[in-house]
Amino acid sequence: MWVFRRFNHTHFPQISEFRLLPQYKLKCGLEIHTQLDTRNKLFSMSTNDPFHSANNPNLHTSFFDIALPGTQPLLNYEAVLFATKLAIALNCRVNLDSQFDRKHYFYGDQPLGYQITQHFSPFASQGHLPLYRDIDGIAEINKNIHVAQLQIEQDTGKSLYKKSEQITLIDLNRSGVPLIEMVTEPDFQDLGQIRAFIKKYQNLVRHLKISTGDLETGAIRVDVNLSINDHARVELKNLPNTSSILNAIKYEYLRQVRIIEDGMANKLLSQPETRGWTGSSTVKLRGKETTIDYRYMPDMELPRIKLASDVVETVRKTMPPSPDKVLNTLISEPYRLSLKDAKILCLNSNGQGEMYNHEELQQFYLDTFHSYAYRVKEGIRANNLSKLPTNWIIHELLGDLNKLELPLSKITKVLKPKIFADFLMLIHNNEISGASGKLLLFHVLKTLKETNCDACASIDFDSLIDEFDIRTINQIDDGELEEICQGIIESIKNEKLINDIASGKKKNSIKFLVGQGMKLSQGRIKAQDFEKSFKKVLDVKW
Ligand SMILES: Nc1ncnc2c1ncn2[C@@H]1O[C@H](COP(=O)(O)OP(=O)(O)OP(=O)(O)O)[C@@H](O)[C@H]1O
Ligand SMILES: [Mg+2]
Ligand SMILES: [Mg+2]
Repeated sequence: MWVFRRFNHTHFPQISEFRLLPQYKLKCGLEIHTQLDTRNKLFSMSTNDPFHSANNPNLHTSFFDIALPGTQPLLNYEAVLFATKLAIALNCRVNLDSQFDRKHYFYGDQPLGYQITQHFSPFASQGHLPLYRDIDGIAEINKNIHVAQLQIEQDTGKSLYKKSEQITLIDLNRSGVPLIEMVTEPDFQDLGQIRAFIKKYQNLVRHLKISTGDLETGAIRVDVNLSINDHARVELKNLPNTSSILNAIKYEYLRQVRIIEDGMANKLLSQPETRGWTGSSTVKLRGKETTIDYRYMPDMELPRIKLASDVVETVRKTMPPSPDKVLNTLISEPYRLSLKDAKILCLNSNGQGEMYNHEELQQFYLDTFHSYAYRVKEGIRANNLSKLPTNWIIHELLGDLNKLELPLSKITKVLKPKIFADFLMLIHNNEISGASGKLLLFHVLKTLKETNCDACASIDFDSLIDEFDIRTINQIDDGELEEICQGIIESIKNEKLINDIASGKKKNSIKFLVGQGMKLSQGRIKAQDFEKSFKKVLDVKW
């Protein structure tokens, strides 16, 4: 008979205030399925576009994709190339002689009656992806996540359940789309590592241009395997996004801890089981008793994938440097960017929208930096060299483009890095003040937008600052400046304040006077010159 036991653990954490309990060690491994962005499907010439064709079910289907008898698979080598790139990026050992196997199970969106995957001899194995505290935000200084294996396989179609009509609709646009299943070792010990790994992996596949890397569209799907204190592992499926992944782990951890505390582990945690995520709890999908026997067998219709011994090295040479390497370059000499700024140039972030992609931004930054650095006179310390490019590209320019809803790619044809470097030189040489520079840059970008970024236009910042009469006055006659300051002091009509500044009672308020001067001169006269002159006029002794 079942006895319902009440739990009265005093400090039992809830999901909202989740923390790991030291006596209950979490152990997690991930299985990540990634859709490859090849032009065609894995074994047919159908277009590989499962996401955009969602409104046109069964549009991209060949006879093979719908499993018409007599049709045979033909391997798409682009998928093999993409898999090789991922294997290299994950530091795997590429198997020069791998093979396809059939994994049998019956389902409506799986018309062959089996999935073609790699079971006995996968494409790559024994890899690792390092995580770092600095770069990835994990709690430890670094942590290596080992990759057990990578296998190439085909995706299934999609089932759409129409409950009211009691029918299931089948869309085979996704059937046969190439996937890579990447399996990690159970190396994860906390949520921070899992979050960091998924983000890093997602960025990696985008960087390699082998997948869109989106969780929302299902281009990346993550299954989590979790166990506590060496009890049986539970596999969690149907986790559509990062927050579901993390919440499902929290829920499942707490559920298992309760079972152990209640002395029920022998009964409930002795056999592996598969659970799904409802959005608020995990539910059992199947246990040991209903484990599917997939009857794996080699696929006789597909020859083994035999790679020449130099293939790996040849592919490696075509690959871009890893994201970690690019980040490290940007935070070192001569750029010396902060990690935060370097990440903006290296990573896809959700906030950037349609305004730029990080690759074109990185290119624009580097080209501008080099053009500017080349012209800056000797003597400037290297860590100052990136100050202007960083402030004016990463902060000012991106902000303006967002405000104007103007994509970076549209302006760089006219506002070339060399011209942007001209602009930086004007600020560097104090030809214009920062405040005027901001207004000028915005004006130029706005004009570009209004003229639809006419490629014939050329931008000459030097003439523009004359046209708008905003060139800084570097050498102003002392007497003339003192007269201006005197005028400001009189116009303020606040004798007490002026006396307090002069006596040193309100030293800081001199900034207010300087501000008035800057406003009056529209930033053309330098703040330091104003301060000096005000002090002289007020006969300041402090
Ligand atoms: N004790 C454990 N605790 C948590 N995770 C574990 C444990 N042992 C293994 N795992 C993880 O379970 C996963 C096993 O995945 P794998 O693809 O090899 O097998 P599977 O899940 O049985 O097969 P399928 O692909 O059909 O789901 C790996 O991510 C591995 O790290
Ligand atoms: Mg698996
Ligand atoms: Mg699994």
